[in-house]
Amino acid sequence: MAATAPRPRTTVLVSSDLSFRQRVRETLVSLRWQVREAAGGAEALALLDAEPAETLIVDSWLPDLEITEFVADCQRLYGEMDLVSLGDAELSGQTRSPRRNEVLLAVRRGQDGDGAAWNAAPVIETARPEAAALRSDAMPALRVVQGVATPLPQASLRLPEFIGEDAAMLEVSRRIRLVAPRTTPVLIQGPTGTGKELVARALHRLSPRSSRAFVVLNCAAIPESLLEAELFGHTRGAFTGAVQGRTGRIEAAHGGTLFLDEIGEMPLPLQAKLLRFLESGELQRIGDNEAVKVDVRLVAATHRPLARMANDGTFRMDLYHRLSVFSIRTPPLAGRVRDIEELVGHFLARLSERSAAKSLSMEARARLEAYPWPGNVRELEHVLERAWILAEERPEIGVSEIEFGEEEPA
Ligand SMILES: Nc1ncnc2c1ncn2[C@@H]1O[C@H](COP(=O)(O)OP(=O)(O)OP(=O)(O)O)[C@@H](O)[C@H]1O
Repeated sequence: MAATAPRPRTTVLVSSDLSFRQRVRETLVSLRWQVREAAGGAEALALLDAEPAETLIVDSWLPDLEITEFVADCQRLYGEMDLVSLGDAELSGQTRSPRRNEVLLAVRRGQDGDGAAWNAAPVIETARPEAAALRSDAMPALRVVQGVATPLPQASLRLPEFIGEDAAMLEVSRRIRLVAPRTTPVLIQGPTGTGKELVARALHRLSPRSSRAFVVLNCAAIPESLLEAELFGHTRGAFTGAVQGRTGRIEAAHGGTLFLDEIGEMPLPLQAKLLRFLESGELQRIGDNEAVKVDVRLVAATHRPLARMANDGTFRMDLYHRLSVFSIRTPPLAGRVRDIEELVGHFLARLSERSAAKSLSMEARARLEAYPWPGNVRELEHVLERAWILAEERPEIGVSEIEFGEEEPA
């Protein structure tokens, strides 16, 4: 009777060091492992989200996430997964199993120098993987890892720059983590001051493009007549006043991320040109016949109802579809009472970095919680800064120091 081949072991290998990954992978693949690789924590989370793995091998630092936060997230979300961390000196003394032995062997072979924690422990060269698989049941201290771990609620995936436990806010972090490693365009929608730019920056920070440029263009801040030149660049003499040639923002973002804020304000003719660029990946500077290939990841934001505008014909429907392949909505602050509390703590802590700490009186807190916050988080930040100044040297901010921007003095 023919023996059934053992199921290959699966791992996600996380390290920003490409050659280290290649060496580790080589050994593991020779031991019949299935290896998926990630250059950073966000990419690893996206891989695990798509398909969990039995083992996670993670380097001692990550280019995008705090290692302790990443490890804690993984432990909470994928409790069954065996986590092997290169930064954990304790590991050398941990329980061995055929599977761990194979990982240790691969990691040792992957390291060019010595001196890593791994070398402190003897690595037993494993027998054929089939034999190891047969023996794995007999390892008492090893959690038997079969089947797929059930992910816990995504709450633990909150990104560090986003304050707030509201479900809509947690969904923002979850979506950022999922889409950041890809090149998919992202449309961020939400009222003013809700953190749309913060989202765009987080998408860039967690992407493989994080070491390249993050270029911002606010479409509402530049006169219509100059917007095209700003975006696409121009040659010398391309139009009156163009005394010098200039690279546009799209080209400036080559290899990185282009953030088009207030995209809803972009004039229709320019929308057509942007769409052409998105479809071809090529642009022409104004006054130039030559096409230039540019690789950018586009992130756009708006506080306007873009879908409705596309239906009304005030925004191009085809561009809307192109931009909104993946969309993220930042929620208004009104109604997120618990988030207000946490945000207040966050901003007061930040203000106290420059002077003695202050707290808020109960009445002042109640006033903040009852306010509708039309300017959202940005407005809260400003109200607290104003109150901080008005409180002078007093350690407690009182209700009389809480002034909302719109209020006229009585
Ligand atoms: N969830 C949050 N946690 C912490 N800070 C936040 C959060 N949301 C927004 N902020 C802060 O509020 C301020 C405004 O955020 P941001 O500029 O990203 O908003 P926006 O939606 O892009 O605004 P606008 O539409 O007016 O351009 C920034 O200082 C940002 O750091």
